[in-house]
Amino acid sequence: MSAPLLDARNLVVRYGTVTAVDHVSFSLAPGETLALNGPSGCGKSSTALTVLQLRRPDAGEVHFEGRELTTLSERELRPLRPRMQPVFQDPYGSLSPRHRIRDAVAEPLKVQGRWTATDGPARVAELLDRVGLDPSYGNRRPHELSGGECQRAGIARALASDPRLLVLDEPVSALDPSIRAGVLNLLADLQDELGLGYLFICHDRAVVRHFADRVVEMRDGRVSRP
Ligand SMILES: Nc1ncnc2c1ncn2[C@@H]1O[C@H](COP(=O)(O)OP(=O)(O)OP(=O)(O)O)[C@@H](O)[C@H]1O
Repeated sequence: MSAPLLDARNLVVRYGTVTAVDHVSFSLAPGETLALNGPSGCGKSSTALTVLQLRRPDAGEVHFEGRELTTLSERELRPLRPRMQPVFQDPYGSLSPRHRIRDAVAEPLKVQGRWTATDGPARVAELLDRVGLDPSYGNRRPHELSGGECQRAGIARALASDPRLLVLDEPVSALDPSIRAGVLNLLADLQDELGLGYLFICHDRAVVRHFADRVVEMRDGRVSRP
């Protein structure tokens, strides 16, 4: 078996006196989809934020590509952040309303010093095409896209960083049921093509059963064993 892409060990997240995540452990192999499933408030999003180190855990370890992240400084984390990208539930909330889609997708390339005037625009067009958006969508702003199109643009922006792990926090829950399957199929194709690992947070059991390789069930901040 290959070394895990992600290995979360005994994660704890507290908000004041509330323990939202209580010694949660799981691991995820490259190219695998692991779902975190459970009812609202059971700690799925807090776990996701902790994996991404957008919130530091109160205890526990996050090993990503063999590095333990919780002891790293912000400066040490910076070069690793592109490799683990979030996709959130609200497609409009993750893109700046004022910026055109092409600028949102170009931004990670620019921030990471991978933008050149010759190759950059073609890379943006390629990423939009890859997520099923005509490159002319680059001229639009988020409010000029449907929810599904906007989520695709968010995925293109995440892919611009050449990630190995996508943390998908309810990525289709805000979308019209008729377009959910299209976005899930896109994610499945991208995984096959790029070998991405997915930590897939979802409260919908039917979606989880269809989409995930393995499921971790959470209840009241804990992993519930069947
Ligand atoms: N910033 C916060 N401050 C205080 N309490 C919080 C905060 N974020 C989450 N909580 C609490 O922590 C617990 C777990 O919340 P979390 O959002 O991680 O669960 P979830 O399973 O993702 O739920 P949902 O699907 O509703 O987002 C809940 O009791 C929630 O009220």
